[in-house]
Amino acid sequence: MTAQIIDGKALAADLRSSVKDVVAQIKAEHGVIPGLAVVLVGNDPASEVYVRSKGKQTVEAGMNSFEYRLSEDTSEEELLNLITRLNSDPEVHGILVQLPLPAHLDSKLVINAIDPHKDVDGFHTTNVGMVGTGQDAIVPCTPRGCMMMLAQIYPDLRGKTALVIGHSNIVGKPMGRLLLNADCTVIVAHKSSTNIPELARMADIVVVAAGVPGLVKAEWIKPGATVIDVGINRIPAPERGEGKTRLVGDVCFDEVSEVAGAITPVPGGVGPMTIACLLANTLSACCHLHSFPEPTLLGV
Ligand SMILES: Nc1nc2c(c(=O)[nH]1)N[C@@H](CN(C=O)c1ccc(C(=O)N[C@@H](CCC(=O)O)C(=O)O)cc1)CN2
Ligand SMILES: [Mg+2]
Repeated sequence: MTAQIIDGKALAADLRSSVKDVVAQIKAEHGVIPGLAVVLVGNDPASEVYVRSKGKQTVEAGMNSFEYRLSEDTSEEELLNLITRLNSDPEVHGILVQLPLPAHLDSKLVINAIDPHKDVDGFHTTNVGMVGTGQDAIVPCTPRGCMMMLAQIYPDLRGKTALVIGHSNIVGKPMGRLLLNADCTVIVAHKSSTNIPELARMADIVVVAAGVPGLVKAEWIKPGATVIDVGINRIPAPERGEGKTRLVGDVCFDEVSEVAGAITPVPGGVGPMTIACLLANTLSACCHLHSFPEPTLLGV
Protein backbone atom coordinates (compact mmCIF):
# COMPACT_ATOMS: atom_id res chain seq x y z
CA MET A 1 0.00 0.00 0.00
CA THR A 2 1.14 3.54 -0.66
CA ALA A 3 -0.50 6.01 1.68
CA GLN A 4 -2.53 9.02 0.60
CA ILE A 5 -0.57 12.14 1.58
CA ILE A 6 -2.70 14.61 3.54
CA ASP A 7 -1.41 17.92 2.17
CA GLY A 8 -1.43 20.36 5.11
CA LYS A 9 0.02 23.15 3.00
CA ALA A 10 -2.87 23.00 0.52
CA LEU A 11 -5.53 22.53 3.21
CA ALA A 12 -4.12 25.46 5.20
CA ALA A 13 -4.24 27.63 2.06
CA ASP A 14 -7.94 26.68 1.59
CA LEU A 15 -8.68 27.52 5.22
CA ARG A 16 -6.88 30.88 5.02
CA SER A 17 -8.80 31.76 1.89
CA SER A 18 -12.07 30.79 3.59
CA VAL A 19 -11.14 32.99 6.60
CA LYS A 20 -10.22 35.87 4.29
CA ASP A 21 -13.64 35.73 2.57
CA VAL A 22 -15.52 35.87 5.89
CA VAL A 23 -13.27 38.69 7.18
CA ALA A 24 -14.10 40.75 4.06
CA GLN A 25 -17.80 40.03 4.54
CA ILE A 26 -17.75 41.12 8.21
CA LYS A 27 -15.85 44.26 7.31
CA ALA A 28 -18.41 45.11 4.60
CA GLU A 29 -21.50 44.30 6.68
CA HIS A 30 -20.47 45.53 10.14
CA GLY A 31 -17.35 47.68 9.67
CA VAL A 32 -15.51 45.41 12.10
CA ILE A 33 -11.95 44.16 11.44
CA PRO A 34 -10.84 41.14 13.47
CA GLY A 35 -7.59 41.89 15.34
CA LEU A 36 -4.95 39.55 16.72
CA ALA A 37 -2.36 40.59 19.32
CA VAL A 38 0.74 38.40 19.49
CA VAL A 39 3.12 38.77 22.42
CA LEU A 40 6.70 37.53 22.17
CA VAL A 41 8.97 37.67 25.20
CA GLY A 42 12.69 37.21 24.57
CA ASN A 43 14.52 36.17 21.40
CA ASP A 44 14.08 32.46 20.90
CA PRO A 45 14.92 32.11 17.18
CA ALA A 46 12.16 29.57 16.38
CA SER A 47 9.55 31.69 18.19
CA GLU A 48 10.71 34.74 16.19
CA VAL A 49 10.01 32.84 12.95
CA TYR A 50 6.55 31.66 14.11
CA VAL A 51 5.55 35.13 15.33
CA ARG A 52 6.65 36.77 12.06
CA SER A 53 4.69 34.18 10.13
CA LYS A 54 1.58 34.71 12.30
CA GLY A 55 1.72 38.48 11.75
CA LYS A 56 2.17 38.13 7.99
CA GLN A 57 -0.67 35.61 7.57
CA THR A 58 -2.98 37.69 9.80
CA VAL A 59 -2.50 40.74 7.56
CA GLU A 60 -2.88 38.63 4.39
CA ALA A 61 -6.27 37.45 5.69
CA GLY A 62 -7.38 41.10 5.97
CA MET A 63 -7.18 41.19 9.78
CA ASN A 64 -5.29 43.62 12.02
CA SER A 65 -2.06 42.32 13.54
CA PHE A 66 -0.68 43.86 16.73
CA GLU A 67 2.78 42.64 17.69
CA TYR A 68 4.37 43.12 21.10
CA ARG A 69 8.04 42.20 21.39
CA LEU A 70 9.23 42.33 24.98
CA SER A 71 12.77 41.86 26.25
CA GLU A 72 13.94 38.60 27.82
CA ASP A 73 14.02 40.22 31.30
CA THR A 74 10.40 41.46 31.21
CA SER A 75 8.79 41.04 34.63
CA GLU A 76 5.62 39.08 35.23
CA GLU A 77 3.93 42.29 36.34
CA GLU A 78 4.77 44.08 33.07
CA LEU A 79 3.48 41.16 31.02
CA LEU A 80 0.27 40.90 33.08
CA ASN A 81 -0.29 44.66 32.69
CA LEU A 82 -0.01 44.33 28.91
CA ILE A 83 -2.53 41.44 28.92
CA THR A 84 -4.96 43.48 31.03
CA ARG A 85 -4.74 46.30 28.47
CA LEU A 86 -5.29 43.94 25.54
CA ASN A 87 -8.23 42.28 27.32
CA SER A 88 -10.09 45.61 27.36
CA ASP A 89 -8.99 46.81 23.90
CA PRO A 90 -12.06 46.59 21.60
CA GLU A 91 -9.84 46.34 18.50
CA VAL A 92 -8.22 43.16 19.84
CA HIS A 93 -10.31 39.99 19.46
CA GLY A 94 -7.52 37.46 19.90
CA ILE A 95 -4.53 37.43 22.26
CA LEU A 96 -1.68 34.96 22.00
CA VAL A 97 1.45 34.69 24.11
CA GLN A 98 4.10 32.79 22.17
CA LEU A 99 5.48 29.78 24.07
CA PRO A 100 7.86 28.88 25.53
CA LEU A 101 8.18 31.86 27.87
CA PRO A 102 11.51 32.60 29.60
CA ALA A 103 11.91 30.44 32.73
CA HIS A 104 11.28 33.25 35.25
CA LEU A 105 7.71 33.72 33.94
CA ASP A 106 4.86 31.46 35.05
CA SER A 107 3.12 30.53 31.79
CA LYS A 108 -0.01 29.11 33.51
CA LEU A 109 -0.52 32.38 35.39
CA VAL A 110 0.12 34.46 32.27
CA ILE A 111 -2.22 32.43 30.05
CA ASN A 112 -4.98 32.43 32.65
CA ALA A 113 -4.78 36.23 32.73
CA ILE A 114 -6.08 36.35 29.12
CA ASP A 115 -9.84 36.88 28.71
CA PRO A 116 -11.00 33.32 27.81
CA HIS A 117 -13.08 34.77 24.95
CA LYS A 118 -9.87 36.23 23.46
CA ASP A 119 -7.68 33.18 24.21
CA VAL A 120 -7.20 32.13 20.57
CA ASP A 121 -4.63 29.50 21.57
CA GLY A 122 -7.32 27.74 23.61
CA PHE A 123 -4.88 27.28 26.52
CA HIS A 124 -6.87 29.10 29.24
CA THR A 125 -8.14 26.73 31.94
CA THR A 126 -11.73 27.75 31.13
CA ASN A 127 -11.35 26.74 27.46
CA VAL A 128 -9.47 23.55 28.39
CA GLY A 129 -12.26 22.61 30.82
CA MET A 130 -14.99 23.39 28.31
CA VAL A 131 -13.37 21.33 25.53
CA GLY A 132 -12.78 18.57 28.09
CA THR A 133 -16.49 18.49 28.92
CA GLY A 134 -17.57 18.58 25.27
CA GLN A 135 -18.77 22.21 25.29
CA ASP A 136 -18.22 24.72 22.48
CA ALA A 137 -15.02 26.61 23.26
CA ILE A 138 -11.83 27.81 21.62
CA VAL A 139 -9.88 24.72 20.57
CA PRO A 140 -6.02 24.81 20.51
CA CYS A 141 -4.72 25.42 17.00
CA THR A 142 -2.59 22.31 16.39
CA PRO A 143 -5.24 19.80 17.55
CA ARG A 144 -7.92 21.72 15.62
CA GLY A 145 -5.73 21.41 12.53
CA CYS A 146 -5.27 17.67 13.13
CA MET A 147 -9.05 17.21 13.43
CA MET A 148 -9.55 19.07 10.11
CA MET A 149 -6.98 16.77 8.50
CA LEU A 150 -8.74 13.69 9.90
CA ALA A 151 -12.03 15.03 8.50
CA GLN A 152 -10.43 14.74 5.03
CA ILE A 153 -10.21 10.97 5.55
CA TYR A 154 -13.18 10.12 7.79
CA PRO A 155 -16.63 11.65 7.35
CA ASP A 156 -17.38 10.17 10.78
CA LEU A 157 -14.82 9.27 13.44
CA ARG A 158 -17.27 7.38 15.65
CA GLY A 159 -15.97 4.03 16.86
CA LYS A 160 -12.44 4.46 15.48
CA THR A 161 -9.61 3.45 17.77
CA ALA A 162 -7.17 6.35 18.14
CA LEU A 163 -3.76 6.38 19.75
CA VAL A 164 -2.24 9.73 20.73
CA ILE A 165 1.48 9.55 21.54
CA GLY A 166 2.47 12.45 23.80
CA HIS A 167 0.49 14.11 26.58
CA SER A 168 1.53 17.77 26.42
CA ASN A 169 -1.02 20.44 27.32
CA ILE A 170 -0.58 22.01 23.86
CA VAL A 171 -1.18 18.93 21.70
CA GLY A 172 -1.54 15.47 23.27
CA LYS A 173 -4.13 16.16 25.96
CA PRO A 174 -6.45 18.37 23.87
CA MET A 175 -6.11 15.95 20.93
CA GLY A 176 -7.21 13.07 23.15
CA ARG A 177 -10.22 15.07 24.36
CA LEU A 178 -11.28 16.10 20.83
CA LEU A 179 -11.08 12.51 19.61
CA LEU A 180 -13.11 11.40 22.62
CA ASN A 181 -15.69 14.13 21.90
CA ALA A 182 -15.91 12.64 18.38
CA ASP A 183 -16.71 9.24 19.98
CA CYS A 184 -13.40 7.57 19.19
CA THR A 185 -11.95 4.95 21.52
CA VAL A 186 -8.91 6.89 22.71
CA ILE A 187 -5.59 5.77 24.15
CA VAL A 188 -3.08 8.42 25.22
CA ALA A 189 0.49 7.11 25.54
CA HIS A 190 3.53 9.02 26.77
CA LYS A 191 7.13 8.60 27.84
CA SER A 192 6.21 6.32 30.74
CA SER A 193 4.10 4.01 28.56
CA THR A 194 5.78 0.62 28.11
CA ASN A 195 3.88 -0.95 25.22
CA ILE A 196 3.42 1.75 22.58
CA PRO A 197 4.12 -0.47 19.51
CA GLU A 198 1.47 -2.93 20.70
CA LEU A 199 -1.05 -0.11 21.32
CA ALA A 200 -0.28 1.39 17.90
CA ARG A 201 -1.01 -1.89 16.12
CA MET A 202 -4.62 -1.70 17.40
CA ALA A 203 -5.15 1.88 16.21
CA ASP A 204 -7.05 3.11 13.14
CA ILE A 205 -5.62 6.57 13.85
CA VAL A 206 -2.18 7.38 15.28
CA VAL A 207 -1.39 10.99 16.24
CA VAL A 208 2.23 11.49 17.26
CA ALA A 209 3.45 14.52 19.20
CA ALA A 210 6.41 13.11 21.07
CA GLY A 211 9.30 15.24 19.79
CA VAL A 212 11.34 12.11 19.04
CA PRO A 213 12.60 11.96 15.43
CA GLY A 214 11.67 8.71 13.66
CA LEU A 215 9.94 7.21 16.72
CA VAL A 216 7.08 5.53 14.83
CA LYS A 217 8.12 2.59 12.65
CA ALA A 218 6.25 0.76 9.88
CA GLU A 219 5.85 -2.41 11.96
CA TRP A 220 3.87 -0.45 14.58
CA ILE A 221 1.17 0.53 12.10
CA LYS A 222 -2.02 -1.37 11.29
CA PRO A 223 -2.32 -1.59 7.48
CA GLY A 224 -4.54 1.22 6.20
CA ALA A 225 -4.36 3.32 9.38
CA THR A 226 -4.14 7.13 9.30
CA VAL A 227 -0.94 8.62 10.75
CA ILE A 228 -0.82 12.29 11.80
CA ASP A 229 2.72 13.48 12.54
CA VAL A 230 2.87 16.56 14.79
CA GLY A 231 6.63 16.28 15.39
CA ILE A 232 8.92 19.08 14.21
CA ASN A 233 12.54 18.07 14.76
CA ARG A 234 15.55 19.73 13.23
CA ILE A 235 18.30 17.15 12.70
CA PRO A 236 21.82 17.42 11.25
CA ALA A 237 21.93 16.88 7.46
CA PRO A 238 25.62 16.61 6.53
CA GLU A 239 24.54 15.42 3.04
CA ARG A 240 23.32 19.01 2.46
CA GLY A 241 26.66 20.48 3.46
CA GLU A 242 28.57 21.20 6.63
CA GLY A 243 26.44 22.42 9.53
CA LYS A 244 23.19 22.03 7.52
CA THR A 245 20.00 20.67 9.09
CA ARG A 246 16.68 19.33 7.89
CA LEU A 247 13.22 19.05 9.39
CA VAL A 248 11.76 15.64 10.21
CA GLY A 249 8.71 14.47 12.11
CA ASP A 250 8.26 11.77 14.75
CA VAL A 251 7.38 9.18 12.07
CA CYS A 252 9.70 7.21 9.76
CA PHE A 253 7.82 8.69 6.81
CA ASP A 254 9.11 6.53 3.94
CA GLU A 255 8.55 3.12 5.57
CA VAL A 256 5.27 4.08 7.32
CA SER A 257 3.89 5.38 3.97
CA GLU A 258 4.14 1.80 2.66
CA VAL A 259 1.74 0.53 5.36
CA ALA A 260 -0.54 3.42 6.32
CA GLY A 261 -3.67 4.38 4.37
CA ALA A 262 -3.05 8.11 4.87
CA ILE A 263 -0.21 10.14 6.34
CA THR A 264 0.79 13.76 6.96
CA PRO A 265 4.27 14.87 5.82
CA VAL A 266 6.78 17.00 7.75
CA PRO A 267 7.23 19.75 6.72
CA GLY A 268 3.98 20.70 5.00
CA GLY A 269 1.58 18.73 7.16
CA VAL A 270 0.28 19.74 10.57
CA GLY A 271 2.61 22.78 10.92
CA PRO A 272 0.91 25.03 8.32
CA MET A 273 -2.51 24.07 9.73
CA THR A 274 -1.51 25.46 13.15
CA ILE A 275 -1.27 29.07 11.94
CA ALA A 276 -4.28 28.75 9.61
CA CYS A 277 -6.32 27.55 12.62
CA LEU A 278 -5.06 30.51 14.63
CA LEU A 279 -6.61 32.80 12.01
CA ALA A 280 -9.82 30.74 12.15
CA ASN A 281 -9.87 30.99 15.97
CA THR A 282 -9.33 34.78 15.80
CA LEU A 283 -12.21 35.14 13.37
CA SER A 284 -14.44 32.95 15.59
CA ALA A 285 -13.46 34.99 18.67
CA CYS A 286 -14.35 38.22 16.85
CA CYS A 287 -17.72 36.79 15.79
CA HIS A 288 -18.43 35.60 19.33
CA LEU A 289 -17.46 38.93 20.94
CA HIS A 290 -19.73 40.82 18.51
CA SER A 291 -22.55 38.23 18.56
CA PHE A 292 -22.16 37.58 14.81
CA PRO A 293 -23.09 34.05 13.66
CA GLU A 294 -20.28 31.48 13.89
CA PRO A 295 -18.64 31.30 10.41
CA THR A 296 -18.57 28.07 8.43
CA LEU A 297 -14.96 27.28 7.44
CA LEU A 298 -13.91 24.36 5.22
CA GLY A 299 -17.52 23.20 5.41
CA VAL A 300 -17.42 22.73 9.22
N1 LIG B 1 1.37 30.29 21.93
C1 LIG B 1 1.76 29.24 21.18
N2 LIG B 1 3.04 28.85 21.24
C2 LIG B 1 3.42 27.76 20.48
C3 LIG B 1 2.50 27.09 19.64
C4 LIG B 1 1.16 27.54 19.62
O1 LIG B 1 0.26 26.97 18.95
N3 LIG B 1 0.83 28.62 20.40
N4 LIG B 1 2.91 26.04 18.82
C5 LIG B 1 4.33 25.82 18.60
C6 LIG B 1 4.97 26.63 17.51
N5 LIG B 1 4.13 27.06 16.37
C7 LIG B 1 3.32 28.11 16.55
O2 LIG B 1 3.42 28.90 17.43
C8 LIG B 1 4.29 26.53 15.04
C9 LIG B 1 5.17 25.50 14.79
C10 LIG B 1 5.39 25.06 13.47
C11 LIG B 1 4.73 25.63 12.40
C12 LIG B 1 5.00 25.23 10.98
O3 LIG B 1 4.36 25.74 10.09
N6 LIG B 1 5.95 24.34 10.69
C13 LIG B 1 6.35 24.01 9.35
C14 LIG B 1 7.87 24.01 9.25
C15 LIG B 1 8.46 25.34 9.56
C16 LIG B 1 10.01 25.29 9.52
O4 LIG B 1 10.56 25.14 8.43
O5 LIG B 1 10.62 25.42 10.60
C17 LIG B 1 5.85 22.63 8.94
O6 LIG B 1 5.68 21.78 9.81
O7 LIG B 1 5.66 22.46 7.74
C18 LIG B 1 3.84 26.64 12.67
C19 LIG B 1 3.64 27.07 13.97
C20 LIG B 1 5.09 26.11 19.89
N7 LIG B 1 4.71 27.34 20.50
MG1 LIG C 1 0.80 25.96 20.90
